Amino acid sequence: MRNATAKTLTVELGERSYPIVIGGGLLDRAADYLRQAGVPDKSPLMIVSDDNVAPLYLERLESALSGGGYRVVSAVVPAGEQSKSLTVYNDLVTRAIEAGLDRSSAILALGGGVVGDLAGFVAGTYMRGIRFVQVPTTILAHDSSVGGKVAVNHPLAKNMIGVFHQPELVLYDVDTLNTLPPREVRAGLAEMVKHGLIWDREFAEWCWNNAPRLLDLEPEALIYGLERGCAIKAQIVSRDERENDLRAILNLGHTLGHAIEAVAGYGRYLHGEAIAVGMAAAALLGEERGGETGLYAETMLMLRALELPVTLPEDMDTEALMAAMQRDKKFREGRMVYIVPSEIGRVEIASDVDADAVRDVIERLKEKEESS
Ligand SMILES: NC(=O)c1ccc[n+]([C@@H]2O[C@H](COP(=O)([O-])OP(=O)(O)OC[C@H]3O[C@@H](n4cnc5c(N)ncnc54)[C@H](O)[C@@H]3O)[C@@H](O)[C@H]2O)c1
Ligand SMILES: O=C(O)C(=O)C[C@@H](O)[C@H](O)[C@H](O)COP(=O)(O)O
Ligand SMILES: [Zn+2]
Repeated sequence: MRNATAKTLTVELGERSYPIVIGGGLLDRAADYLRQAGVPDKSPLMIVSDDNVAPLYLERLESALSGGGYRVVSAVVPAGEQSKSLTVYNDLVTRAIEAGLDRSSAILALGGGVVGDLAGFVAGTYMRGIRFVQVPTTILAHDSSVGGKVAVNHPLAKNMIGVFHQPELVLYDVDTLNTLPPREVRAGLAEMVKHGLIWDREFAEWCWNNAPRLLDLEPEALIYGLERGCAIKAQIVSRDERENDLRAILNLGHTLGHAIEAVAGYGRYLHGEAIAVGMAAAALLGEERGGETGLYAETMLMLRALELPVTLPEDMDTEALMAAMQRDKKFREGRMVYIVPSEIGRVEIASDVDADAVRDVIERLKEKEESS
């Protein structure tokens, strides 16, 4: 993917608008992009990465930035969902204080959604908020790096402790994706097809038809998928930054998905895997509520084409999942809100879903595993 020409999209948020630059070879040009985005070079920057990504890309980013006149310190956290914790957050704040980060400093997240959410939460709270730059290295992070939701987990619920803090820049070097393990490729494609399922039937069908190319990381297909996914997300965030209404649709599959992650124990399911099961459940619920015929079957075919899980193990405790879902951030004034598809490419924000209908769908997803 080395010679891909960079494409720039914009998240339109008035004075806080920012570019998403997608292309090959961008890490080496990071200093120029940071300068264009207005990141000053008199105060130290802190790069946060994880112990899988750092050996692959940290030195390149550090030398690109220091060669371009920035002072850089780095902090490497253990890879995986467990690092989205208050303990690791506190370690990073300590590192930032010791390294002398001030209110003109920026924090850069070099990695996937875990590093992005964690480093972003540090940036959003350190000295009440300093600049933040996303340097995503996973497919899934086409979603997580855009939109400014940053958080760590509580043992009882995902993303429970966080803020909205938009980055100054998303610098998406697609060359880094070549080293992604296949399971992470599949998990990332779940959020890509989600953007089609909530907003754009044509894009959902494109993901389905191009599943083998996406799974093989074929550059042309992958870059198109990432650009379209980012563009849909940017459009939604620009219209409703703080999830007062429309933005909730980005949560398709997440009410159950987050519950699966918490109940199974963080890290057992990858985020994308859990939300794939959640999207299968949502489609079944949608069809039962009068959605278009074939909605569930077609959604299953799309998810299966991307080699994503669509069933639950028999021993997953339904009541534990129901209890975890009550802690969702969409639970308000005693009512659970679900994102329910009515057709491929269209969803409704429903606050009238009966809890027993959800229990029934969960049970049926378990039965499906037996019969498949
Ligand atoms: N803030 C948001 O809007 C948002 C959106 C979606 C997901 N998320 C969050 O994102 C997280 C999941 O993100 P993720 O799937 O990117 O997980 P991740 O950050 O854990 O990365 C996945 C794995 O791949 C490794 N890795 C990353 N880049 C690599 C590369 N280029 N080469 C080789 N290995 C690499 C990582 O070390 C990790 O082991 C979850 O915590 C989820 O809640 C947030
Ligand atoms: O950006 C959003 O809004 C999303 O809902 C995107 C999701 O893919 C993402 O997993 C997000 O972190 C979930 O947010 P939460 O508010 O349900 O924790
Ligand atoms: Zn998600």
